[in-house]
Amino acid sequence: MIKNAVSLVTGGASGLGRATVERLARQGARVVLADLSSSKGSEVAREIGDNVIFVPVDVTSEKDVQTAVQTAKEKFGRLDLAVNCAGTATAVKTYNFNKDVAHRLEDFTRVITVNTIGTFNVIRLSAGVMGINEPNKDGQRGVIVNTASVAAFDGQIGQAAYSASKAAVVGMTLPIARDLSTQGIRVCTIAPGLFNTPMLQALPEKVRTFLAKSIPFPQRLGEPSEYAHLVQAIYENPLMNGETIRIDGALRMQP
Ligand SMILES: NC(=O)C1=CN([C@@H]2O[C@H](COP(=O)(O)OP(=O)(O)OC[C@H]3O[C@@H](n4cnc5c(N)ncnc54)[C@H](O)[C@@H]3O)[C@@H](O)[C@H]2O)C=CC1
Ligand SMILES: C[C@]12CC(=O)[C@H]3[C@@H](CCC4=CC(=O)CC[C@@]43C)[C@@H]1CC[C@@H]2C(=O)C=O
Repeated sequence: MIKNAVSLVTGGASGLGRATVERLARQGARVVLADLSSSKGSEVAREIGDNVIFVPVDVTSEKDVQTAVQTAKEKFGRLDLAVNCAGTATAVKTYNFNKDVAHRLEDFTRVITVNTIGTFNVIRLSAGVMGINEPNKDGQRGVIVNTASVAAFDGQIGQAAYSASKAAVVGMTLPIARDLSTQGIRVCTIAPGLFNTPMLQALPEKVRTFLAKSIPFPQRLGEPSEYAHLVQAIYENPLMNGETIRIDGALRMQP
């Protein structure tokens, strides 16, 4: 059960990550909120309560992520759950024929570095700390939840980098679950559809309404709390492993 579980949530200062930190803390879990030093992580942690500690982390940095997992161990004694929410996006066509310019390689690399390599960095270092936990009756020592996107499956125009970064997260879910199975660590990925977070709030209201109408049911943007609910369900269901779960109201993104 989630009560007393020690968790690490990356991207915890905003959107889906923040809602996850709030839910976990409300349910009695202890949380290391990891986000960029430029984020509102410190205020968010203070607002949520004493069982949340902010650690400034860039998920692409080995040193930062080591510090975050060690903080969980030193302050709370262990690490039971790691949730990867940190992510970034870009919207650029592979080649802009009007301007005669190609997608910048730096932009493609940045999205892959944060979304794919950052996620893997958190997984591998969290696994090391979870692996020394005393196993429960089922032999379980920890749970890792990643965040992909429905763009991993139905990538739209301009999403080559973003879709590739998220498809890689989907692709590594099963092999990592297999790698970590010997230590009793489960790994699942959530593929959200369209959620009402700052990432989407950047879009004009008209576009958001149009996007919401494209969702079969319920015809609205997802609430971050609904994502957080699924994180808890994955943590509490011992058979959930190696799987990517779409949470999207049956949305299939158009080109
Ligand atoms: N909002 C949506 O509709 C969807 C979001 N997603 C994914 O869900 C995840 C969370 O997205 P939102 O909450 O909407 O975005 P958001 O922009 O509200 O939050 C993302 C958080 O990640 C942090 N972050 C970015 N780069 C980081 C880095 N290098 N190291 C540490 N933290 C970093 C940001 O500071 C921010 O607090 C992302 O991976 C996103 O791609 C997937 C599908 C849909
Ligand atoms: C996150 C997602 C895909 C995107 O890349 C865009 C985002 C809405 C706001 C955006 C505006 C931009 O100019 C850059 C792209 C993006 C960040 C989209 C909301 C949901 C999309 C997603 O992941 C769906 O699964």
